[in-house]
Amino acid sequence: MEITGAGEQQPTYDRLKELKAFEESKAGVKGVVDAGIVKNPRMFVRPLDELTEELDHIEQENSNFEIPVIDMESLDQDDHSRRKEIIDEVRRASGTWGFFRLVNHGIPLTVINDIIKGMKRFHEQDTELKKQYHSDDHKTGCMFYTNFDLYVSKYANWRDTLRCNLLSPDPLDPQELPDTCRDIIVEYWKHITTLADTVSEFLSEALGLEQDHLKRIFTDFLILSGHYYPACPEPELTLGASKHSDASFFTLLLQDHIGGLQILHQNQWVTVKPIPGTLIVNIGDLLQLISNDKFKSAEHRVLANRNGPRVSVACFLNTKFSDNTKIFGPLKEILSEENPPIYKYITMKEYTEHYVKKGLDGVSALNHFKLSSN
Ligand SMILES: O=C(O)CCC(=O)C(=O)O
Ligand SMILES: [Fe+2]
Repeated sequence: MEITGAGEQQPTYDRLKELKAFEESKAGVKGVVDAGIVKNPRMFVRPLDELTEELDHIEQENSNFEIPVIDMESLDQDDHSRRKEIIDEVRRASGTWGFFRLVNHGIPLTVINDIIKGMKRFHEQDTELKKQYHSDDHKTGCMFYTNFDLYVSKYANWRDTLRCNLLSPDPLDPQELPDTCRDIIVEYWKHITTLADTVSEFLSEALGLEQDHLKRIFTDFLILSGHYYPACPEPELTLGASKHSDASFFTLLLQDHIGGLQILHQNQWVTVKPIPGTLIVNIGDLLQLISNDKFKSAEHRVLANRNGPRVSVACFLNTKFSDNTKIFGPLKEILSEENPPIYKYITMKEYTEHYVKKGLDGVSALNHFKLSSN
């Protein structure tokens, strides 16, 4: 495979050729690193204007911004006052940050550590075996890929992903999962489903809806993405994940001890510290849309780092991407004369096609669906 170094003076640079060579290697970013590079290949290098713009959003040295923490320890259906407190905290966190941290969420620490280890095992197995899972067909039950928007984005992200489509069209047959991580994915899936149910109840109540309102909207789609961010020789020149907001109702995210996740909050990048055993919830675009901006789908990104690999596991709660029948828009229960709809009514298919077509270009996919009066 021919991949050019970032700093090398090339009279001509054939980006398409480089992308194709990368794609055909089927070995992902880890394959590039394993080849022993000391500079980032050019296809990963951020354009100069983006690097310059960065200076406007640098996190202040003394910034004490921290995402809100929700402690589920004393949660008990019968303790109405504690539940009400939690719902109030969820409402505030979802409307301001769009992110919160869950502690004492009930998923055992062993399961959390094991899913991280399982993902690491998948990405670090023999490349020839891993290649069997390489695909660019997002309908596949279980696929290994690098950057869904490789040919659309201005630069490639420094990460590989194992994506498991756990529910759609039917619950995934565990036999389709890689044997390096099959058992732990099945175990984690069970726990995540229970936790996702509780979180969607919180979110429904925080919007003043019936407890099961949101659950009824998106029970049929759950994606688990096991991300692997290899150590990077020049982390300041690229990103592990470009600035984006999620194409989900909400996301349950687990990160390992390395760190690198940042949220754009009040126009500065705020680091989401890795705290062992905790899980992050972030509101996705679809919940921002149906909540008519009551909840915020915050932009976030992942820095590349020298000390990798970094592993994270993101579970996206959604409804079928291909569904052309259900229409989503600001919920009538939320609208009023003072709070008129901000977004158009759309299908999941329309939204997804737009999200994929534009790639992670730093612009919210939601803008496209705003009513022109806004
Ligand atoms: O790896 C992370 O911490 C974040 C991943 C992420 O933002 C995503 O999968 O949408
Ligand atoms: Fe994300």
